[in-house]
Amino acid sequence: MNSFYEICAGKNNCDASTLEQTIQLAVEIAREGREGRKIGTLFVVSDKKAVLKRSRPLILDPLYGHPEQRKRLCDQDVRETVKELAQLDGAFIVSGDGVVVSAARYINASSRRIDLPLGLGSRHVAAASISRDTRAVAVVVSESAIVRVFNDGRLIAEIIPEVWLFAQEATKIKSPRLERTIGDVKIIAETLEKYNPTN
Ligand SMILES: Nc1ncnc2c1ncn2[C@@H]1O[C@H](COP(=O)(O)OP(=O)(O)OP(=O)(O)O)[C@@H](O)[C@H]1O
Repeated sequence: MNSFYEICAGKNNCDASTLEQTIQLAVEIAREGREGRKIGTLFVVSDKKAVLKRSRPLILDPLYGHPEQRKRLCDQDVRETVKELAQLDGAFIVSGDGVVVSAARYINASSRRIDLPLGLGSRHVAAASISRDTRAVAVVVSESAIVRVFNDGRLIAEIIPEVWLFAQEATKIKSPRLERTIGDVKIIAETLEKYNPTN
């Protein structure tokens, strides 16, 4: 069973292992930052055609022109490259089969029909919005070092560094919830009907 099984399972539109790799990378970025700075970024996973259509490049795409087999999330060199590029504004687009298709993209977002908890800004609105308008799942690394996952326009899970939980009740997820601690992070998620620990 992978570490984020409860979050990744049951997303029919998104390959569970691609989503798990993305969340793992997001947690590493949240935890490590870059050169002493906190880093925030956004990953939009699967339904790449629809996501590309609803986004635009903020700069010349640093991933453009590289062959797909050199842009796989499971490749350690790619993960290091993504950590470096995460310092740029904008979002990464990840295909359902785990290729990082594009970086530094602005997501066309609208807060219409989105009900977000207070305190979440435009990066989270973009994540909720694109997950509502497409079949993609969006993973936000907040500069506050919390990773949040959006599906169907809703916040469905948070991965919170434990140090935060000691400091305050940081979660924005309402009950019912699933709570599990892995290492120094806590996972809080909606209870997913399709979760079956024997799978
Ligand atoms: N529509 C968007 N598409 C891609 N990136 C975006 C979009 N909107 C905002 N961002 C990125 O999010 C950054 C932070 O914006 P903001 O502080 O409003 O978001 P936030 O949700 O509060 O995130 P954080 O918790 O990281 O502060 C922006 O500087 C920009 O890089």
